[in-house]
Amino acid sequence: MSTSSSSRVLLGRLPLLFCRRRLSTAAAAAAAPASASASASEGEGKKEEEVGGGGGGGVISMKGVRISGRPLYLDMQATTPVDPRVLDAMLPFYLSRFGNPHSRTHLYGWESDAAVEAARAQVAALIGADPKEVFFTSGATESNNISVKGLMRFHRDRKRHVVTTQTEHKCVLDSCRWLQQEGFEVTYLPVRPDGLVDLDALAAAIRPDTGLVSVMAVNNEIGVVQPLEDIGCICRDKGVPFHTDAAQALGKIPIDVARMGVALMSLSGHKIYGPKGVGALYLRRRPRVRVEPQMSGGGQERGIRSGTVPTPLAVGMGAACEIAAREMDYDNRRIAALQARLLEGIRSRVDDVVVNGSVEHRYPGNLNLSFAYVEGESLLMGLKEVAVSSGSACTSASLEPSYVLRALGVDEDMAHTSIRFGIGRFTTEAEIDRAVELTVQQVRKLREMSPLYEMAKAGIDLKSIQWAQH
Ligand SMILES: Cc1ncc(COP(=O)(O)O)c(C=O)c1O
Ligand code: FES
Repeated sequence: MSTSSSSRVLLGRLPLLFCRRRLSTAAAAAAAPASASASASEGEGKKEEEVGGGGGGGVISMKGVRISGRPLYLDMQATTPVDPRVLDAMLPFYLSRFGNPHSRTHLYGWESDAAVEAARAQVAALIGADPKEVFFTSGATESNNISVKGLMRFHRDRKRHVVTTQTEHKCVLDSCRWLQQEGFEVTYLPVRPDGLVDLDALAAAIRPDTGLVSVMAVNNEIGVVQPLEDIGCICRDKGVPFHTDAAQALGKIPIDVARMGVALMSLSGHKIYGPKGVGALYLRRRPRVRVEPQMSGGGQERGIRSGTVPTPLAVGMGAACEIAAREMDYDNRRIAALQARLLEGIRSRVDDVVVNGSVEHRYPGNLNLSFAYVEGESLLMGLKEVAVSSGSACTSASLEPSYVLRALGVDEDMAHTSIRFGIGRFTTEAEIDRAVELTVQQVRKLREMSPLYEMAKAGIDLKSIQWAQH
């Protein structure tokens, strides 16, 4: 064993710092502020002492965690609040104008139908499409399923291969797995360390029997923006349809389906201050993209997606798109300034903070950071006053840390300490300052307890240490 003397002294403390899913509850509890003490051993089945709280003071207890007041919300990639203007547009379609948009025989149907068509035009306008190319669905998950499985199944006799990336959303990856079970082949391209796809590798992966290239526009975990135009160009040259999951891109970056050479695009309502449970699928008309529908039924949405279109949700998504078209530049300037404030605020006060994914090719509302020498679950537990997301295994059903960070080559320890801060239209400077304060406090506190941090600061190369095996 070649462990240095200082590291040997510190070995006894290590189990506290490396939880690997719920092992470090002691460290987590120690790290949590008194007002937000939490214990992972209190399972989800624990009876809630007090739930609710609609804002302001009081203690909220949920999932075994006690929090004073509602946490400030910095998880805009998970979902966004509905813009009050969107809700205003939706409400009449729940109340007086409740008709089925497919009823052809009376005013109730006609006015709902007109509202759905107006919403379709609003969605289309935000992506440079013709309204006839937009189909309402239940969300980006469904749109991705139709795009990946529906397109390949339609062309099953001639096309047997899909090209995608390792950092796609689970609904694309899982759709690809289904196709593999049906005998299709899938190439999952690795990404570069900055999270972007390598265009040469992409071009090289396309074969004569490739029926689809699917690359997401903006990554949900790390916010990197893929070079859509370049990918579209490659696909056009090779005659392969290009699908992009734009759930995190719609209303955040300018989108023009023609310029980007996109044949299919998946969109979601609830990421753009619209309602949950609605999304859209863009299907190019010229040259026409054909898919096998997933749903059999009344043939609504021109047979692509049977089922009554939920008028209030479609109207909400349309209104959200129209507001985004008007306010995207303003929102982005504000959000970029808030991101800089958050990053500089943290970096000026703690060292060894790494931004995961390209800083340059990034939607600024997503800031994914790793804090070296800090154990992820303890950090999250200490940050219960801030609603953020983490790429660490302790927050997911799997035992692996984020597959997206792993695909970037982020090493396991750094992947375990990642936090995604999601900034949005309604985020304030005061919220950012509070998040900086709490993050800095927690990181410092945990590093004070960290033998690894002590060793690194003493100049010991942690990678050269061979840890004792018990
Ligand atoms: C990139 C991406 N694709 C797809 C989805 C799924 O969207 P929806 O909730 O509308 O089904 C999400 C949302 O988590 C996402 O971020
Ligand atoms: S498993 Fe919890 S941070 Fe690693």
